[in-house]
Amino acid sequence: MSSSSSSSSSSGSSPSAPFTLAALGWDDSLAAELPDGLIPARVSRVDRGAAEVMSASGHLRADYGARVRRAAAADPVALPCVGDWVGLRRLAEGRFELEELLPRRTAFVRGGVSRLSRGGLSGDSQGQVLAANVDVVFVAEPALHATDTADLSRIERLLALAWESGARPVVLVTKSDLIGEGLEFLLDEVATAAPGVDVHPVCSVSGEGVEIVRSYLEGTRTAVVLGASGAGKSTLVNALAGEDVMETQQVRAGDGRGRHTTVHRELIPLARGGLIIDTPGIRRIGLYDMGEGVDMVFSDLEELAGRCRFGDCRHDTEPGCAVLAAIEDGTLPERRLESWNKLQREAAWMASRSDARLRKEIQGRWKSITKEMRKTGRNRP
Ligand SMILES: Nc1nc2c(ncn2[C@@H]2O[C@H](COP(=O)(O)OP(=O)(O)OP(=O)(O)O)[C@@H](O)[C@H]2O)c(=O)[nH]1
Ligand SMILES: [Zn+2]
Repeated sequence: MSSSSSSSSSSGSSPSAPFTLAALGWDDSLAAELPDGLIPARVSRVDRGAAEVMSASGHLRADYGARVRRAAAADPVALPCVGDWVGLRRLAEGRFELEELLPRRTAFVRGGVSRLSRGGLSGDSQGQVLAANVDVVFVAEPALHATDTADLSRIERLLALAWESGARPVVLVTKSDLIGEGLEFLLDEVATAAPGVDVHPVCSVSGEGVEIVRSYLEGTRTAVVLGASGAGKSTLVNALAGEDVMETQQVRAGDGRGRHTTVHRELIPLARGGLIIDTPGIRRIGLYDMGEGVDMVFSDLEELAGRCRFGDCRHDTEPGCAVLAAIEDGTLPERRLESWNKLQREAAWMASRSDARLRKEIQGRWKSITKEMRKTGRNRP
């Protein structure tokens, strides 16, 4: 029986020590956004209509106040999510209400996101924010998954999502112990799929590479780990935490609760600094509105395409095509061109399904929601 899981991932149930706000990433600019009289806290997890938060007085549970509920009903993007900074009000009976959502610096939105100039976000009406205020995105892809080596196109997809969020992407080739001799070759291949992005091998079992991962979390930086189910995300989070804070597949294997071990997104403060968000494995990644993210992932191809003889070169059979020339001389893997074409088609298709005017209108929505919420908050008697 493996039911004696040492997991304390349902942090609400464990007695909790108070947190130093600064260690959670609180700073002056956030403080300036907090309306008077509210208690600052950071969301560690959301759970149907309520949030678990970390505050100077430890873990608290906070129900959503009326304004938050109204705003979220009008636009799901306004729903609090893991990583959010919020303002709480203490009610007479000792309960806490989540009254204010502070502006997000970065955010992952499922169903489409584009970054606005500063702190603002936009999403389509189906948008759901997966994580907010993240500095680093670890894209976790196992060196070996069943019998397949790292899936380069999955890395490219996750990278597009990562770039789009406004955070810094880093690729981690997890379970590096499983591939032996072939590791160097695999790392080179992964690097071609991730121009401009650091790539590191990690083995959470032996601890190899874990300190490099930690170095991205210096100070109070917040990271999120994205990847398929079984990529080793929870095992890595446990290795970083130095204790079992997340359940992993082995622990859960016997109790028949399905293949996905991690069901909640959870923000975990690490004893040695920094915070990390474990996420359930991502099955499908929508590329709606991801044009910019895709461009970043294929910056090497964009650069080559700029040197094609024809401005509208489709890199198919055209003479003077710099992309085809690079494939010809072996500097560009052909797979990259195929992947680029595919993701571009997909992004264009997704975009064509949405009404351009509607999307434009939605663009300013996040900002106005925040403003509106603040205004009504300050006018309260
Ligand atoms: N050999 C080896 N196995 C590992 C490593 N890291 C994780 N595993 C194993 O891979 C399996 C999946 O790991 P998890 O950490 O549960 O994967 P996950 O990405 O969190 O999965 P979900 O929670 O379902 O999204 C477990 O059986 C781990 O023990 C590693 O570095 N090397
Ligand atoms: Zn061309």
